[in-house]
Amino acid sequence: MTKQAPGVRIDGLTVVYKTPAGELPAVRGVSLELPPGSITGIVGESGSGKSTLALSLLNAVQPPGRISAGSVDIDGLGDVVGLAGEQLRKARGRHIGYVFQAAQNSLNPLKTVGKQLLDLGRSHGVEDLRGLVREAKDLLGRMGLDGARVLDSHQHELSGGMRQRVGIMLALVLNAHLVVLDEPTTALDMITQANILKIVREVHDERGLTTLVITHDIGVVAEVADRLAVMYGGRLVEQGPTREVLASPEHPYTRGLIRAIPRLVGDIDEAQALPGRPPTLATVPKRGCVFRERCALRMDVCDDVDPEAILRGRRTVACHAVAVKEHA
Ligand SMILES: Nc1ncnc2c1ncn2[C@@H]1O[C@H](COP(=O)(O)OP(=O)(O)OP(=O)(O)O)[C@@H](O)[C@H]1O
Repeated sequence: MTKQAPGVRIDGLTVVYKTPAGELPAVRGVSLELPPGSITGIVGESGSGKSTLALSLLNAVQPPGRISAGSVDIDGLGDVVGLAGEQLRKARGRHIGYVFQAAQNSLNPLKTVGKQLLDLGRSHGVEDLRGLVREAKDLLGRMGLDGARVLDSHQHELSGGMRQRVGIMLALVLNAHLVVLDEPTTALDMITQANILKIVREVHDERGLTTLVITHDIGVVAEVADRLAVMYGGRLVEQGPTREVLASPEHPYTRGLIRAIPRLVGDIDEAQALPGRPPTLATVPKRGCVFRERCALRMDVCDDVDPEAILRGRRTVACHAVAVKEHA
């Protein structure tokens, strides 16, 4: 893989989990492009399939899940859905840096952070381990931590927010040029969160990365991402340049999400929670639009026909009501 920001093309991706009711899709027919050098944010409520989509980028979906259709083509690596074994292990870490959603629990409780860093370096054939430690300290220092002290610590000696930052350091330290951050700032207070997002942006720009940020917090995306993709019930319902989507959301779900956030609406009294609850694997409709139960614009066609993503300027929107408006 080149040491430049890679482009990523996800095409027709479907990921299913085996359940007592059979295999059910958590991600269905998702197509998304991550342009080289961009930061893309994926937002959606809990259970919308964000983490499953992110894991697919590393071909790391675990049983009872599996990728049942589609491809994830990464410049320099090819279709990772076809990678296995050693090839796949090498791709992770060295080419694709990843912060797991449970970053706070993903550290080994028995080893110091420094020891885990060295293990990581060795397992990826890093020769200059001193350089690796220097780099780790530098990254931790930038995130407001005492690098030497953190490397000497065990997981239980670190707060949730500190562990989160260790996770981000581990994702960046091998100098991967594709970085996936799953809920990178959930355990952090607002000030630390803003600081971490600033650093993510800085490192992204300095190193020339392609970055994917997964979050349920549309405010995080507004802060950091060039492009925004919105997921609901395993489907990608709207995507496009962040500013454009935030300024004039088209999909009724995107509109609902934005309306619910006081700091985006600008007035706490104007913010309105989106009524209803998101579907689970068992309740997501098998045909028709996945959002229709909560949608104010529901039409008959929504019950039977899954809306296709249509291109509108620089964004795509999958909604019958938006498509009708376009043709009116
Ligand atoms: N191992 C599993 N077995 C069965 N179902 C699963 C498994 N992992 C995830 N799911 C289901 O797949 C759907 C998508 O989950 P996923 O974690 O990708 O969503 P998410 O948007 O990342 O949500 P969250 O923000 O809560 O993590 C959910 O309905 C979830 O219950």
